Amino acid sequence: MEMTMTPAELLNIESSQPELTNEVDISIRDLNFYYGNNHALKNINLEIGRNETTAIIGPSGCGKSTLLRILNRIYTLYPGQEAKGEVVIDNQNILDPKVNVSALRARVGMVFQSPTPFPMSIYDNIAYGIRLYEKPSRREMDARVEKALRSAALWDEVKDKLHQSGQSLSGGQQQRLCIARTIALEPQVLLLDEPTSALDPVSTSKIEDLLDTLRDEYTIVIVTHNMQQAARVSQKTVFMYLGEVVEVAETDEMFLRPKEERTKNYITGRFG
Ligand SMILES: Nc1ncnc2c1ncn2[C@@H]1O[C@H](COP(=O)(O)OP(=O)(O)OP(=O)(O)O)[C@@H](O)[C@H]1O
Repeated sequence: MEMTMTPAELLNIESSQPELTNEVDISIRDLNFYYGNNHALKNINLEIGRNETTAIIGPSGCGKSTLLRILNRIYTLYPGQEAKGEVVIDNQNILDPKVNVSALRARVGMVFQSPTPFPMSIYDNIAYGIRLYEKPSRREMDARVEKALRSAALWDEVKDKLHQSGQSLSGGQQQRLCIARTIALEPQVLLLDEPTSALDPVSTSKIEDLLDTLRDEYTIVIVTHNMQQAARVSQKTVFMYLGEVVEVAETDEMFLRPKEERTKNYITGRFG
């Protein structure tokens, strides 16, 4: 059947995106990544804007998660994985082996696909990470825990049970706890790898609303399989295919007028 609707119509998107700041927070230059002999990312050049949400989309296996995992160097936990090129944050190439990885991970926080609260209380899920970097007084810690839970839109639901296990919460609450745990370290960048794929629609919409409020304070990069979600939460979209960045555009533009044939085919559902 011939496709007559535009991609934006198919995805039910309206042109209502806010203005972008155009300030660059992360510059990725000539980045290549290898899993042993597997050349998974090829010559990536990309600028990620400050205080905006960038969505990374593309078919399974195109390298979305790989790209995200480079931004806080989590790949260095695994032998045989190697990145070449530059990822510059605040004039520093974070791929430089001299960079303190632990400090980098506080600055560039990550939330994973499945909620992974620590096997400890709701309070300690937040306090644990803070204690790794700082030694606040009890009162200061209480305030930090409350602030993080409020920012993650979870405080009202947990304020009377802070000492219950984090694992006793619902999946959606657990994922907001993981977001709270990450932002409690006051990062500059928040990375999210398909953060709602294990959640029901109500929890998903709470997380999407939350991302909208967090954008004022953080630079957010989200990997998602869900194009409606990319359209709802991001201001810029990156389309990847077979380890390459095919197209980068303001999200409206990407869905209204994709320039590349491969992007158009993907967002209209012809492959993926
Ligand atoms: N640990 C690994 N060892 C070897 N190859 C890997 C490893 N992890 C990923 N790859 C390969 O690297 C490429 C990119 O994978 P990646 O997980 O980044 O893709 P993705 O776009 O996030 O996929 P998905 O949407 O399915 O999660 C794929 O070809 C994949 O097979």
